[in-house]
Amino acid sequence: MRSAWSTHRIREAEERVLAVTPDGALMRRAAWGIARQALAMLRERTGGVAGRRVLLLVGAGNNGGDALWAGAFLRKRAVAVDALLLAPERAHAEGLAALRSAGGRVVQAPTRADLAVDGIVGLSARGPLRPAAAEVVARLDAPVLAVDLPSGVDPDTGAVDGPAVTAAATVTFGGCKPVHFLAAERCGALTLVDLGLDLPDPDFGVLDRADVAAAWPLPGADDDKYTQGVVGITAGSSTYPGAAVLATGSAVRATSGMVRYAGSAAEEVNRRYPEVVVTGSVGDAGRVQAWVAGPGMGTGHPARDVLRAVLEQGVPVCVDADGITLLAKHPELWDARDPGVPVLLTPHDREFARVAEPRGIELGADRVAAAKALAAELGATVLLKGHATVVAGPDGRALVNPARSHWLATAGSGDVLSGVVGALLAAGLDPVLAGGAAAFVHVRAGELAAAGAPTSASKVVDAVPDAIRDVVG
Ligand SMILES: NC(=O)C1=CN([C@@H]2O[C@H](COP(=O)(O)OP(=O)(O)OC[C@H]3O[C@@H](n4cnc5c(N)ncnc54)[C@H](OP(=O)(O)O)[C@@H]3O)[C@@H](O)[C@H]2O)[C@@H](O)CC1
Ligand SMILES: [K+]
Repeated sequence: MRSAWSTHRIREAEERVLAVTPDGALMRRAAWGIARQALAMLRERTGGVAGRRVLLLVGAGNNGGDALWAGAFLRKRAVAVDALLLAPERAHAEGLAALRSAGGRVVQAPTRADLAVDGIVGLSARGPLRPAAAEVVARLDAPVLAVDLPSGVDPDTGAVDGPAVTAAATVTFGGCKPVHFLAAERCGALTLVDLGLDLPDPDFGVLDRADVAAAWPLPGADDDKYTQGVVGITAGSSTYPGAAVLATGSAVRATSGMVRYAGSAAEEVNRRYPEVVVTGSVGDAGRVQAWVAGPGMGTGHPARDVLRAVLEQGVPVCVDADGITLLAKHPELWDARDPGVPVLLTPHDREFARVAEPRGIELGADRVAAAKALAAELGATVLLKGHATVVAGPDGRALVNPARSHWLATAGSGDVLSGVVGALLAAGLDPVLAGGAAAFVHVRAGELAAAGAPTSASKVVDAVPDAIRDVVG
């Protein structure tokens, strides 16, 4: 698992190391990491390094200092290095001296380059690129290697509010920052240079394939259809059976245990998935180890009563879509649950706001903080859908699943996710892990279903087994 720390935590840890390290040593270590990456990119893109041209974009602080030192190292490999100083009077003095004495040039306008190094701003970034930097970046035609993070993107939230760098690669130092996962597409390939920092618990973790594989429940020799966890789905309606078919189908594809469906779309669900045990109501459904409630179930009183019946059963529940709207409209529904049993909400932004705003929690640029605050307030796990999915538990733990493509922005995609979450909750996974692993497999299923062209939620359902095979295989 990779981890991310907000900038103030990284700074505190850096200061402890700086206090016991010779002056400039950390910066030179950071800069050497950038120079190595720059050499690799030059080699890969141009077939060599000597005589290739690198343009440094140098801002007012230590981020620019890193770039200047990296330029000095590149000069030793016979790379031609030009530095464009965006705040000449505040450029890092030692870095500039090192670059000059290594034969680098200071230029007044961007020059032709095989690679640009973005040392405009790093940990101290606030807001988008300022006009002078924005103009230079807009005119670049070389690929960009970002120092620490792409300038113009908020380091702690990944928010982009105007002009910003999109990097082909980023080299960061000490520990990853939230931007690297919340705006992964702006960062390109990420490399971490170790600075020996002693870091506290991270702000959030990022599951990798091996983590999801280790967590994914696989049937063992002693398992039968019941022991793997039975998933119950209550979703859809006779008028809108689609959500029921998608959520149930996705649970069927995500587990080899049993799936039950309770609701008025029973006939359609059974026609599409004969292996599902269907019934008209939650009360008649028989025992399950987790419920998924909400997609397409409506927001009227009958649906409210169904949701209450589900929450009263004392098993983990994934509440999605209309179920979330019902919880916002009828906060007393929370009283129906046993507080010791996990509830996992899977809102998109508007659903999140419906539940959070009456409780004084705003969904601003800091999506991780908002999800954590709502999870703590509700005593529930919150999976906030979005470009990067955030899963926050009531105990302060959080996971982020960065998006790798946009194909999942399709109708019914959320119903598919809730079915996978239900399968994992029924297998007994911790809800934060269940949310994170489901989001990971959902993204993979979306990629496989799309294969580079628009797809549909039904295809994503069908791709769930391939996604699981790809992850656990
Ligand atoms: N600490 C360490 O040990 C190590 C640190 N290291 C490196 O130091 C970096 C942090 O350096 P830092 O703190 O000097 O600030 P940095 O990010 O360069 O910003 C400089 C100034 O830019 C300005 N500015 C703000 N927003 C802006 C915008 N949108 N567009 C344009 N300009 C903007 C703002 O000044 P203002 O103009 O507002 O007065 C700000 O003060 C870190 O990311 C890493 O690369 C590594 O060497 C490892 C060891
Ligand atoms: K930067």
